[in-house]
Amino acid sequence: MSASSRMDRPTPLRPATRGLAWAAGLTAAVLAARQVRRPPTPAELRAAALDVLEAALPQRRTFDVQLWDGTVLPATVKPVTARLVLKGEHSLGRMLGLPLDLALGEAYLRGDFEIEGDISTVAGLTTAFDAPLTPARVARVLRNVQRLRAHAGPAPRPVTAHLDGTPHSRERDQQAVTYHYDLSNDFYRLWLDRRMVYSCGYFPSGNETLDEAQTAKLEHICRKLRLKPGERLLDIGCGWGGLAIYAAGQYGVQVLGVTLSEAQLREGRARVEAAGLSHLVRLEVRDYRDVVSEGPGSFDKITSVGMAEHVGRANMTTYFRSAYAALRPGGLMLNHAIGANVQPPKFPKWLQALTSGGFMQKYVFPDGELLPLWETLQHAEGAGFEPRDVENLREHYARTLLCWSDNLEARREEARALVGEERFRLWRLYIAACVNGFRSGQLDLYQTLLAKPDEEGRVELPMSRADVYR
Ligand SMILES: C[S@@+](CC[C@H](N)C(=O)[O-])C[C@H]1O[C@@H](n2cnc3c(N)ncnc32)[C@H](O)[C@@H]1O
Repeated sequence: MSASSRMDRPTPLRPATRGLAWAAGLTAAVLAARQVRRPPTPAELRAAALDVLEAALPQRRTFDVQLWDGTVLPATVKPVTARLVLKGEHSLGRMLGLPLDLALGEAYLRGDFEIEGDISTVAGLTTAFDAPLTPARVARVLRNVQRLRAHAGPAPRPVTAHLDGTPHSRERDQQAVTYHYDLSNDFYRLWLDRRMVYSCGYFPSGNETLDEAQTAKLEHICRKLRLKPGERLLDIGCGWGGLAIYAAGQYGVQVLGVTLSEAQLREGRARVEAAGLSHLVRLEVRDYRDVVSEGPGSFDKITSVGMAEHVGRANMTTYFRSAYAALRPGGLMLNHAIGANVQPPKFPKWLQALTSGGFMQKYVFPDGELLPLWETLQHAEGAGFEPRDVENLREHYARTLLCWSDNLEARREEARALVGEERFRLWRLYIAACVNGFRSGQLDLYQTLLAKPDEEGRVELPMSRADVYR
């Protein structure tokens, strides 16, 4: 490399200097914005957009960006997997609000921009920012952001959940569940597997179809729990009844499945009847806090699959205590839940607050909370459980989500007709964003086997896991 080209290259800044550079840039931009009165020309808008995009986009990206006038900022890494298309002059300004995840998400829901191709490659945009920037460059970019935002004008807010009451009260949890799961059974049927299982599948060979992977997951859970005919199984958060029906049909256990969703209950009961399992499976609308009403110790085994994410940190001990009380001494519980990976934060706290405004909690899973594994285990142990086994299936969840995403794309016209354009875009975006989270390791999926030892400290488990893989 020649001396001059080395000098042309901006020097990467240390985090503290970078923080100062952003603060200086922000101040300069605010001051300059007061002077910007004249509406920008199309050429100025395009130049401003390119300047901002070059500074904000990941340095290594497999997607092109197309401006409203057809100008293309090409991908930097081949093969190209997607194209982000800005629909109009106002698009970028609307995407650049704060917190950034909310502004980007809402802009996508409104249709300010489109993503052609693999959406998941674009979904990590809020955590990019790896371009080396000098303070002068930061100031210029922020002036351009200001300019684009002023030109974009106000934008309507997409529809979200209306929740009343204290977070994680029974009433509010009910509202949160209704918002997500009562959307439309027909919609979920379009893209879930035939059993309508709405949680991570299991792809032991990597070649399974979604149907096969969900069946394999149900089997994996039943084996981990060492289910035996005649046992009583409680399924907390039973969805559309997939696990309850499988366990009763394949293992001859009696199942009580509880959900908070009326729509799921209707579909689930119809499926139980169609499977001829009404004598073994009972589904109810019931909160996890009320499962002990069947009587203390009335279940031999408990499953909770994709449900603990709704509980919230503050209620996690109550959740495990409630399950512990419903389980007989010597019984087992399988807790299958998404966990948040506790990697060291990439940005300082103030910058995190600017990039993350809880889009998922606002629009997708109201009041949803993801805990790191250690915290979940702490609550489980605090309630009396003994952890026996933990398996992380995050790669399996990325595959599952890709299957859902492909199915949703394939049935997009029906999906739009069932839930409308905005909901369709929301579900499409959330599924793609989750693929990215599980791939990158920001999200995990833990199956945790918990035991309630009996009075003598005994647990009904063999000396090895070999039987699970028989
Ligand atoms: C992601 S779905 C998983 C459904 C099912 N286990 C499966 O794997 O397909 C989460 C389930 O948890 C249920 N749920 C959420 N909060 C609940 C609560 N407080 N009490 C009981 N069920 C709840 C929802 O109604 C829904 O059935």
